[in-house]
Amino acid sequence: MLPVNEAEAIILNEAQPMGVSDTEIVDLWEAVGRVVAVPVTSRLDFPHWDNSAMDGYAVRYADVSQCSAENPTILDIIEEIPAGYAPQMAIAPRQAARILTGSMMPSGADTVVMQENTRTEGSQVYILTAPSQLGAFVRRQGEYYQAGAPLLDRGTLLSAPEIAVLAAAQCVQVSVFSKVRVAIISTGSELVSPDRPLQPGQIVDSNQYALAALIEQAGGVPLMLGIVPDNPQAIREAIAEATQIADIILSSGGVSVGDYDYVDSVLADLGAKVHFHQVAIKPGKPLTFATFSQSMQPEGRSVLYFGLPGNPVSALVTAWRFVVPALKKRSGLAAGWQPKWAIARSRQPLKSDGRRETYLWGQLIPTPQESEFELATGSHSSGNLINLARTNALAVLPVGETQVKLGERVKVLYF
Ligand SMILES: Nc1nc2c(c(=O)[nH]1)N[C@H]1C(S)=C(S)[C@@H](COP(=O)(O)OP(=O)(O)OC[C@H]3O[C@@H](n4cnc5c(N)ncnc54)[C@H](O)[C@@H]3O)O[C@H]1N2
Ligand code: MOO
Ligand SMILES: [Mg+2]
Repeated sequence: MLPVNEAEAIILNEAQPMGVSDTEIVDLWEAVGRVVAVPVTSRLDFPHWDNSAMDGYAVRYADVSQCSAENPTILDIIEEIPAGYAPQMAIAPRQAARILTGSMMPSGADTVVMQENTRTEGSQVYILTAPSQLGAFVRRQGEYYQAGAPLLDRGTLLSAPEIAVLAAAQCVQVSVFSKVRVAIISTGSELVSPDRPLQPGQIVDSNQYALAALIEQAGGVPLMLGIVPDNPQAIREAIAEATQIADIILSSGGVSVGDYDYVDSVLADLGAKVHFHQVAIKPGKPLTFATFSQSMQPEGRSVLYFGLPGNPVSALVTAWRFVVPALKKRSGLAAGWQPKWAIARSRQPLKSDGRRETYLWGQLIPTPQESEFELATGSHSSGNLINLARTNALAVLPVGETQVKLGERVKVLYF
């Protein structure tokens, strides 16, 4: 059985990122969740022009640098500049313009005095406090960003803040990597889809839906290929079809040592390179990982194949631990594709047989002091899907560690 970290290294080494041939142009309002493929720059400076940070008066620093309440400077107000209005007049010595927050600075002025430090009489303003410095309360053109500089790098995930930056830069279209297509196959003659009546001996193919949901949430496109009975020819056809339409293939079931576990022999038959058959992980031991070197995959990338165990918890735990990071790395993300780890104090004692790296499901609960881990109640059998609900984290007991006492710290994979 391969140690978990070695299995992870093999998988991530094969998960080559999308390349420049896998890009598409999307409209800004459809870009959330996508990954930037070509670095974005803007032809605009930010701010676009000098503007005022305060409601007050645009003045020449030289006129007001020595003033005080006892010795105010009196300036003629020659123009009012509300937001959105382009100033028409230049400020000459002994002149000022009324200016509002965000408004364009008039030429000739170089400083803003807050209105709290002034009083007006008719068309004159009395400056009662000298500004702290030349340029006070002026947001200078290009202070935040100069046109042409890198704005968003390749591999950036587009979430709300990045979409805001693109909108402000008038980038109404953006070049992103194509989404990773993930084929999902459920093997098992005992399986039926959720909308069918259950006959004796049958169970619902819940893995198909669990994995499709996980792939969607991770930014991939799930291709739900449905149920394939435990028949080598049927499994072979399903996998062969999947290699033509997907970047990653997930099957669940049929990878253990049973008489009807055909996946491994079919993979070998289809010319896949099987990297490993078993991992020292609990649940998830019979995880199979293979690659198909496909001519139709640009830049020589291979199609990744994960033969997940059939047990619903095993399928999800191995998908959280191995498939999601590989999918995110494949998606072109420059960062943030690695598994997310935390240290939390366990609210319950945790047990393991110590033979495999053991993943116990439950909830990571942030608290003002230190995060805590709440173990899911009920059976931790890998067939028990029910107490998997509300799981957002897995406590990890490494090989050789058989217990974590109540209140002790434990390493947690969270998602
Ligand atoms: N003698 C041994 N038996 C088993 C071993 C072993 O080492 N020696 N490994 C056990 C472990 S660990 C696991 S995990 C399972 C994995 O077996 P398979 O990957 O071959 O999965 P199946 O046998 O096809 O199914 C296992 C279990 O999960 C249910 N299942 C299957 N597909 C789905 C699905 N799409 N949705 C929901 N549930 C599914 C299936 O009905 C079985 O109950 O092998 C152990 N055995
Ligand atoms: O690996 Mo299995 O998932 O322990 O039951
Ligand atoms: Mg089996």
